[in-house]
Amino acid sequence: MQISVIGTGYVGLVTGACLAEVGNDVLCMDLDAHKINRLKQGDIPIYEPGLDDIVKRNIAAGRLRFTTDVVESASHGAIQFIAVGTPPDEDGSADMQYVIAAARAIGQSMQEYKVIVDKSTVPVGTAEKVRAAIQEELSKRGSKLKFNVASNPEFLKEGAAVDDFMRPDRIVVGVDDERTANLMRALYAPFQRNHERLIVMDIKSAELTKYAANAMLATRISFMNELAMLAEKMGADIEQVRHGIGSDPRIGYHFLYAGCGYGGSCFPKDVQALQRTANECGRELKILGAVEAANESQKKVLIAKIAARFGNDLTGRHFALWGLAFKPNTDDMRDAPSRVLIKDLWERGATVTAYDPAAMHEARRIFGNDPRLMVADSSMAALEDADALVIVTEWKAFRSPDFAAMKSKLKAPIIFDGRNLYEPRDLRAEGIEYFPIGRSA
Ligand SMILES: NC(=O)c1ccc[n+]([C@@H]2O[C@H](COP(=O)([O-])OP(=O)(O)OC[C@H]3O[C@@H](n4cnc5c(N)ncnc54)[C@H](O)[C@@H]3O)[C@@H](O)[C@H]2O)c1
Ligand SMILES: O=c1ccn([C@@H]2O[C@H](COP(=O)(O)OP(=O)(O)O[C@H]3O[C@H](CO)[C@@H](O)[C@H](O)[C@H]3O)[C@@H](O)[C@H]2O)c(=O)[nH]1
Repeated sequence: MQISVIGTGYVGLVTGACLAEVGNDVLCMDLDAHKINRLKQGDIPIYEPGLDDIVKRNIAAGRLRFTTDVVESASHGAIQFIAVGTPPDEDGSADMQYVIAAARAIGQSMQEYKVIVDKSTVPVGTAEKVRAAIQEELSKRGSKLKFNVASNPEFLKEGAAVDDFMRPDRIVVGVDDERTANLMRALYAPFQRNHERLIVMDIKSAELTKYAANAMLATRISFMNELAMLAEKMGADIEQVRHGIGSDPRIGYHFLYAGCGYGGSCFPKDVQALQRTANECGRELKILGAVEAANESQKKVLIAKIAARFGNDLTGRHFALWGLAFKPNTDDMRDAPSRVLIKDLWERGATVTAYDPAAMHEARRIFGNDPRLMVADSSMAALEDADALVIVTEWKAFRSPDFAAMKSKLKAPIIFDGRNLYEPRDLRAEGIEYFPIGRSA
């Protein structure tokens, strides 16, 4: 099939590359000329395991191309995916300007019947607005061209995006006509040979499903984070509680890890946006208000533990930080708990040496060359002369460090662990003062 993808960020690029991988002829369009020029040369602007190979292979095979030309992309694909950003507006609602601009661009340039598929995460009712914007542009041109609109929210996780797209748990498709449903079935047939994964529903339900999934996952995390703080107060161990409840198949083991708060480009913004959507139609989602508030306090848990150990004034103190990205296997630092911690440490007078396997360049982009943040070439080098180690992201490489070497580098053997990577009794045996989340050290 001929497919255009508008917006070549995490979602657009993964979507375009994976659809090309199964034999489609894909044109990815973005307004960011710098990004498109890099991509044309096979240079991937994001860190995402496996993506590099797929992009290069499909460019070489001629199935994946990149452009900044709106007219070219509007005429190429029988299916026009919209995968542009929907960042939070000042009041927390999703900013729809990029989605509507993409829809207008399609309406201004399309020359034959098209199916426009929204892959961005958008509030309920957006498909109607997309339809109206395209229709308005067609009317301005005096065109009677027909088109259909569908919703196909994306559930990929950063760091596992290619795998999630190639082997999805489910493919949600919102349509209001059978012709579009059949087209989407044909498009996704290669991704569900093993068993049916396509869930076809009405458009509004598909739009809401995306927010419901993220809100439910964020709720589980905030719930566990609050329980972790309670466990800590009462001398219980959140890791044992996690095993105990996860073994109930009605609860399950996934997304029950307590930590120093959730971050990323999706959970924080989607939890907020769903609340705004509810408010707009006179409803209040009380649980989500609490989920958000609990997450904001959880991002402060590490600094509270550090202040309890070293005092509120950290002037002259120096900390090693392992992990800058909002989660492992990505270089993305959008809404990362590390950003809150670094600012909190700075405010109290401390300096930081950080190490992250992928996000160092992103940290430099965000914090510039501020002398209060140094970066190290390795996890061990970051420890040199630090008062303590603080772990913020659970990269696999941090799981089994050489504790003896670690102790020789730190000023004192102290670890604040925002991701519960180690067993408290093992660290006690190593003579390390250990501060995990929700566990008595
Ligand atoms: N990042 C994720 O893990 C993820 C997963 C599922 C869903 N989503 C959702 O998918 C959407 C995209 O997210 P992302 O992380 O890929 O965003 P992103 O910021 O990485 O990429 C968006 C891209 O769209 C481009 N763009 C903006 N307006 C455009 C226009 N009019 N025409 C062409 N290009 C335009 C931007 O230049 C940018 O390259 C969001 O709604 C997000 O919530 C994201
Ligand atoms: O048990 C857990 C699991 C995750 N997290 C944190 O939650 C955040 C989000 O993690 P994850 O969901 O793995 O990353 P995302 O790439 O943001 O993916 C989420 O957001 C995407 C964008 O909407 C959706 O497509 C995905 O399905 C959804 O998992 C990160 O800060 C994690 O550290 C925890 O604290 N505890």
